[in-house]
Amino acid sequence: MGDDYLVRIGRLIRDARQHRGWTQTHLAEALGTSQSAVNRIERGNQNISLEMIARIGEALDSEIVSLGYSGPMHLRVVGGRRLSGSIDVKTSKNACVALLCATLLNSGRTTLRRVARIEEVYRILEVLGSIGVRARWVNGGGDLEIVPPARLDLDSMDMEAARRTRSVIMFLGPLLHREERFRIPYAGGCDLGTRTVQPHLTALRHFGLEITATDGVYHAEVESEVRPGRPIVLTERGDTVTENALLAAARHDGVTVIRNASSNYMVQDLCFFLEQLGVRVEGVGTTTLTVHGVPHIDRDVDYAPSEDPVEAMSLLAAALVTESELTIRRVPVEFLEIELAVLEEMGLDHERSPEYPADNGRTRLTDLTVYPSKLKAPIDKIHPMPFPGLNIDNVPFFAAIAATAQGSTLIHDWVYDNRAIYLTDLTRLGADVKLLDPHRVLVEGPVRWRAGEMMCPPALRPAVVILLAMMAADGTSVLRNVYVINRGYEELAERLNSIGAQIEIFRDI
Ligand SMILES: CC(=O)N[C@H]1[C@@H](OP(=O)(O)OP(=O)(O)OC[C@H]2O[C@@H](n3ccc(=O)[nH]c3=O)[C@H](O)[C@@H]2O)O[C@H](CO)[C@@H](O)[C@@H]1O
Ligand SMILES: C=C(OP(=O)(O)O)C(=O)O
Repeated sequence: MGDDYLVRIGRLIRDARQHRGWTQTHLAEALGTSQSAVNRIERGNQNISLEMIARIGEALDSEIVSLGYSGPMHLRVVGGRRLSGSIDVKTSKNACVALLCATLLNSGRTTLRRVARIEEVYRILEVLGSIGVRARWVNGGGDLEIVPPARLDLDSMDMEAARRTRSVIMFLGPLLHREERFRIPYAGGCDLGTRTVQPHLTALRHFGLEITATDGVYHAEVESEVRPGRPIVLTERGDTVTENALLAAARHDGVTVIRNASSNYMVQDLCFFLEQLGVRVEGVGTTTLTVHGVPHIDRDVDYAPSEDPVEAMSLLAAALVTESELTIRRVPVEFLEIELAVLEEMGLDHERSPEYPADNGRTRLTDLTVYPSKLKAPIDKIHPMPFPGLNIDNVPFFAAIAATAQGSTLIHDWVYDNRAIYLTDLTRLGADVKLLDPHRVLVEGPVRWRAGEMMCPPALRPAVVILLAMMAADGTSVLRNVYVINRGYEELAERLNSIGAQIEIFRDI
């Protein structure tokens, strides 16, 4: 069977590639490999892993080759192992998706450096590809090059991919400058209860955008004479609504003032990127942004989004719950300062290197070494606030950390309707987590973790929290259907294994 099997797979790959009208070089670039490697694979002269077949299937969008990848992915975790060594933080999901949407502002070529290879990015790339935007991975697969077409083909939009992310809502801001009439599906994302889009619609109405929603689709119409006559006051200090207002303001021929703006990390990355496009933004890092728009943007630009504070928090939590000494490199510390201050009060023992700039030249990074720490519960409740508060996406990690601490910790997740509820899944791994109401849980520590088998909760951060608890629990645990984790973390299992975890990936075929 051996060689024959490779030849048959090679033919399937060649057929799928030709069906897409791609050259071997084109496929090689998408995979971050060489043309000669693709040639060997297609001739059956190269041993090929299941993972590679899956990547080829994904790149070629081919059902036949993606067989074996289409089933859900699960994790088998052998817990109770200490982590050690060091690990780098990747770029953030939330900045990367905003920047991908922002490329729609530019007629020129955009190169984004070290874009996180995560499902959320793949979904937005699928949507962009379906409307005619050319995107390809370059420089060994680390960077993304994006070139929009002269005219977008919005009728061909991949609605299924679009529906799986909330980020597609950020198409509204750029598109209102390109089209008078268009439609996008209702925004998806994590299942965290109702997430309003009303603040987006209220903000974008200042630019003439009117939306009617029917049958799961937003129908947008733009009255191009309508222009913001006065400052836009956001009704919520949300991240994506601020980004949408910025994206709309970027190509408005004039000055737009946005008040009650989020100053969070992804918004800052977007502002730095807009500056590269020639759009001046005053007030970055504050809640009032003044945008000097440019009606036509046609520049070849190169931008390096910054590291993900939420991934940094995830790795910090991994070290704490497994009682490990671990160095987390490239931590965007200005977006983790409150978390660190709270953890220090709880007894966190850590060291920070001198700060250095991220590749965007603006964000401050540090290398953080975490030592096994004897933690006690905080005196006050843990609760999020818009930046510069404790990051909303970091709250769930405090549940796992609080479980290892002596005493009771109240966690008040006022933001999301469903998220605190998912934290009670930790009880199945031995933690004492009581749901006081849909927004508040009481965690009693210290825990004695035990292994378990469960489905991933349908929310990114609670899902990772469960994974971390499994890594701390002696014995073998199974976490099923981890798409939601892959939405926001690049090769998390492999990277955790590189610092001492034992996590095996397996799939249903
Ligand atoms: C792609 C992206 O960047 N996603 C992030 C972004 O989503 P995004 O900006 O889309 O978040 P939402 O607009 O859904 O806001 C989250 C929740 O907070 C509530 N809210 C928000 C601000 C406010 O001043 N008052 C208020 O009540 C909203 O009603 C909603 O229930 O921000 C969220 C909150 O930081 C993060 O969890 C997401 O990871
Ligand atoms: C809630 C999150 O993301 P999204 O806005 O993509 O659903 C998250 O990153 O935790």
